[in-house]
Order: sequence, then structure tokens, then C-alpha cells
Amino acid sequence: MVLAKSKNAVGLGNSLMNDRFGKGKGADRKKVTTAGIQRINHATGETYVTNERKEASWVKMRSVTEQAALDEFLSTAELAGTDFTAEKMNNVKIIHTDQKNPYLLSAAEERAAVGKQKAHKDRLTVPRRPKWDSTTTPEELDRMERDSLLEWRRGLAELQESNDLLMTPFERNLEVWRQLWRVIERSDLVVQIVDARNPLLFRSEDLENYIKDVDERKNNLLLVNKADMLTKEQRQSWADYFAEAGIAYKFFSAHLAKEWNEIRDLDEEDISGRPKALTVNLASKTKDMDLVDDEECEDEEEEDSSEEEEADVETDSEDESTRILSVDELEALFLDHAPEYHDSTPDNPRKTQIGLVGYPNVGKSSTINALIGAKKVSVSSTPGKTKHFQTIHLSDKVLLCDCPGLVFPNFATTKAELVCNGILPIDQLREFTGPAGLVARRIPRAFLEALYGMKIITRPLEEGGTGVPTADEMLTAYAKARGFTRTGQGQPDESRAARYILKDYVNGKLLFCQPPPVDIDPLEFNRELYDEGHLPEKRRLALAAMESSISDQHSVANSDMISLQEGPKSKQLDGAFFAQGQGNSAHLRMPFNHKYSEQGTASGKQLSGRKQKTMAALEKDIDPNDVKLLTSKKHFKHGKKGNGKRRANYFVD
Ligand SMILES: Nc1nc2c(ncn2[C@@H]2O[C@H](COP(=O)(O)OP(=O)(O)OP(=O)(O)O)[C@@H](O)[C@H]2O)c(=O)[nH]1
Repeated sequence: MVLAKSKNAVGLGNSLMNDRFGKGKGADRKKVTTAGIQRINHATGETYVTNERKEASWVKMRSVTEQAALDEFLSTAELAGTDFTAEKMNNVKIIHTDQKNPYLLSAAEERAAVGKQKAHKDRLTVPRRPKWDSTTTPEELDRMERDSLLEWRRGLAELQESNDLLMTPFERNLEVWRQLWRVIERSDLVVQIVDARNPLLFRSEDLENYIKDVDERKNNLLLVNKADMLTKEQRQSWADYFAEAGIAYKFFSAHLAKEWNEIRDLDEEDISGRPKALTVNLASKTKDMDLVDDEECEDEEEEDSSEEEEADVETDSEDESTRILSVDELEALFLDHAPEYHDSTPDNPRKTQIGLVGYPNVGKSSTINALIGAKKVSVSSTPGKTKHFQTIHLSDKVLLCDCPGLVFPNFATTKAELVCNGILPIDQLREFTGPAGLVARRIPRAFLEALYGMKIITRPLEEGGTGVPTADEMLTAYAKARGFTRTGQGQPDESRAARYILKDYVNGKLLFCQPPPVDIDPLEFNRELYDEGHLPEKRRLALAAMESSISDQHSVANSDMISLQEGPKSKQLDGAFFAQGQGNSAHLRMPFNHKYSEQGTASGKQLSGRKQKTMAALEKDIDPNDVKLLTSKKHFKHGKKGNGKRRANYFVD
């Protein structure tokens, strides 16, 4: 074999090329470069010119083991001795494999995975505490517990491996399971707290069986927390599903409960300095308060009081099945489970014991804080903060047992899904394109662009794009908008971008809720969340005004969701949105804010003006008195046509 001494001395290859292009390299090849190579289409007899390939001649002789799709196609055509012409690019459909994220499943793959999971559902168990009696020594019990856990772990490992199933990173530490066993043994009612965005992923069905195994008289409750993130229709879908499946459930929002507590406290303090005029109507869950003591606001008050009456009427008619419970109702529900079977004497009263269990980060601490009405348990968004079960005396009748957050065995379709649900920690993530791809699929592009002040450049449909951004496209746009670059290379730092975006997704800033498993299209299920109907009234009116002055220039894209993303309305929305300010504060000015939309209220009704302003102020850490200054009618009177004050009001409102 002749070893190449230089690219011009490749032995046989070199001589072949000399044959083809001739020896007078300089003149001939220059001619070829400028004029291109003339070829004949053997089928039609036409001549045509192709550009000369830029590589040096020796490159053609290189051994090729891997080729990009287009190169492979061209070289196969060349090998087959065929020619082809492409009159215009739109006659050629190039399918880019990079549009398919290898870490995500296609719809068909997902259906197959779910089918397989259903077949093995019964094997998703929680470990049982071995039976023991007064004759069992602590050492024996310890040994039995260890053996039992080991056996359980073996079973799950076998299930996972022999069926190629992906599972949640379930708890393997015996100490944590021991905490759970204790909580179950002492509780009259075990409340499984789950995240409303994906209740079934966080629910352990077998835990409910185990509780009944321990004592038939113990009760189960599925507390669907973070229900403020669901629309009423979404709650209804889930309510129907739970009712059909015979699951005892209630919707709750520790977040809203905390806000109600704060409003109640404010009302009690009577920050306006006036005599306390309003009552807290706990029964109707509509917390009242009065912040505006401006004498000139009488007409507004009249308006508001009629709104409040309406609110009460609507609250009464709210469907029991979808209502978000108040803390008082939740406590009342706990009391309903008072154990009749325990000897409770006036001298020795036994409290109703309520066990609170759930995955890390589903909001156990927040629920307890809301229940006790003060921040006595530390709350964090880092999973796994609560390490040992604690007992909290909620009242002289109710004792709460807070179990450490623990991951139950459950099936998952992809790791990306686990990351997006906050089950796998983002900070330890190495592969981020899977979860980022899910975000890009699920959150409307216009919303991402508006929220982050970025423009996502996607591959055009005619060039093989799908209309939905890929993970890379979204992450590059974010990294560029934030100036995140990789050290030394100056390239966009997608990994850092992914961490920020995924945290926003996990925290619910980028909101997506899983539908019940009853053949509902997930994008359709979430459409209302990004619907303009959820925009605050003033914003909607401003949009409508803008919209009327714009002719519809955009053709309908390949799905309604996409047309929602790319329509002129969205573009105007973004424009208006960012005309008002950039930077981090953009996070506060979302195109919609679920907290102030229909689902953000227990009554399912938009809060009336003053309540909403107060809520907004509390949410944004603004003194509610400042809201009064910004929203008082006095200011509006002089600035109805868009002066600075009105704009400020627009932000807070
Ligand atoms: N929107 C919304 N967010 C909530 C709600 N409840 C909790 N959160 C948020 O969810 C995150 C986790 O809440 P925690 O109360 O610390 O969760 P936990 O289950 O006690 O977590 P561990 O201590 O790890 O077991 C925090 O960022 C809370 O602000 C809710 O009802 N609505």
C-alpha cells in the first residue's frame, strides 16, 4: 500500500484524477472552478452545469464510514450512475433527522409504552412492614424489615429489567420507608398529596391498598394540590376521571390558601386605618378586604360590592366536585375522619391523626403552613427537604403527621418526563435536550418568546421543519437573549439555558397540565391556559383594539396550536408586552397569569377589582398601600389616554 506523502501524491488516486481533469492543473481546473462542470442528463439529452465541489482532489479518495443524510443520498446517486435535477428547492423534501429528539417518544412509541405499563401495573408495590408481635425482639424486627425491603427491591429490579420499563427513581432507603410505616400506623386518614399538573404520576395506588391492609378503618384521600394551576375545565376533567375510578379526592391549593390567609390577616389588622367594615366570609371562600379609603372611590365601591354579590352567587353554584377547598374546609374534612373506634375520654382525648405523604416538592410543607396559618415549617423548592416525620398540633382535635417526601415506584415514559415533573433534579442533569424538547413541544412558542424576550428561529416548514421549535432552537434563542455563552468558545450555552427554562417549567411559570388518561389531546387540554380569555380584562381590550387595526397577514399553519403561536395577535401581544419593559421583570408580565385568571380563585370567578389589586400586590411583594396610589381613580381621571401612571397601573393590575 502506498502511503500518502502529501495530498498531491496519492499514487493511483492521483493518477486517476490526472486522467479525469488532465495534468495542466492550473489552467484546466481554474476553468472548471469558474464555469462549473458540464454534464449531460442521459435521460433527456439536456446539458447542465454543476458547481465544482470545493474539496481538494485527494478528499474524494478518503475512506468514508459515516455520512450525513444528504451526502449519503448524493453519493448513492453518484454510485448508481444516475443524475438528478432539482428545479427549485420546494420540489425537494429533505427530512432532517435532527427534528426527531432521540430522548423523546413519538406518539406511537408512547402508546406502546403506556400499554406495556398497564400490563404490569399490579407489580408497582410499596414495601410492607413485616408482621410482628410482642414476642418479636427489636433485632429480629430489624432483620425482618431489611429482608422485606431487599425482596421488594429485587422484585422491582426484575420487573424493570425483564420488561425494559422505565421507573421513577423510587426510594430505596429503609429508614425513609420506616418513617412512612410509622405515619401510616398512627394515622386515621392518610392524605396523599399530589401535584395537580400530573396527579397520577405522583399517586401510589398500592399505598392505598397497604393502608387498608394495615387497618380497614383507616381512610385514604388524594389531595390534588397546586390546583390553582388548573382551569375549571381541567379540574372538571380530572373530577370526572376520579369519580369514575372511585378515587376519593379533593382539590386544594396551598398557594391560594396562603394568599387567603394573608388577606385575612390584613383584614384583621385593618391596614386602611378605618374601622373594620368588612367581614371575612369563610363559608363562601371569598375573602373580602378594603384597601381603598379614597372618598372619591364611592362609585367604584358600589361597582365592586355588586361584583362581590355576584361572586357569592357564583361561588354557591360552583360545582362541589371541582371546588378548591379552603383551609377551614380541609380541616373540617379531617375532622370527619375522627376515629370512632378509639377510646377517647374527656380526660384522655385522642386527636384525629392525619398522615401527610407524597413525593418531594408536591407541597406538603406548604399545605401544612397554610393549615397552621403561619410559616412554621420551612418550605423549599429543592426536593427532599423534609427528612423526618414531624407531628404538628393543628388544633385540640387534629394532629398532623408530616412524612418525609418520598418517591414511590411508578412507571414513566421518558427521563425527560421525570425531569419536567420535578422528580429528577435539574441541577444534576447531563442530558437536557429531552426535557427541553418536551417544553418546546408543550409551551406555545409565542408564549416562550414573550416571556423571555427572545425570538426562536425555527427551520421553515418547506425545509423540513415541523413548526414546533426543537430543544436546540429554543435553547439557542434563550442563551442568545440572556448572553449565556460557553467559556472559550463564544457559542450559546444551551445547557445553562436549559436549566433556567426547566426550573421555570417545574415551578409552573411555564405551565402544562397532563390530562386524565381518557383519550384527551394534551395540547387541546392546555389550550385554555394560553387563551386570551385568561388575560386580564384591560389587556384583552388593548389587544382587541390593536387587533382591529391589523389585517390578517398570516396563513394558517399546520395546526391550530401553531396558528395561535404565530398569529399577528400573538406578535402584537409580544410587541406590546415588551414595549413596556425588558429584563428580569418580564417574568412578572406574562401574557396570562394563571393566578389572576379564572382558576386562580376558589370560586372560579375573576376577583373583583380591589381584591385582585391586593392579591397582585401581595404576589409581587408590593405594599398594598402602593397599589392604592397606583390604582386610585384620582390618577385615572387625569390620564385615561395612556400616560405613565396608567401604564404603571397596567402592570400591577
Ligand atoms: N402554584 C403553587 N405552588 C405550590 C403550591 N404548593 C406548593 N407550591 C410550590 O411547590 C414547591 C414545593 O413546596 P414544598 O411545600 O416545599 O413541598 P414539600 O412537598 O414539602 O417538599 P419536601 O420538603 O421536599 O418534601 C414550592 O416552590 C412551593 O412554593 C400550590 O398550591 N400552588
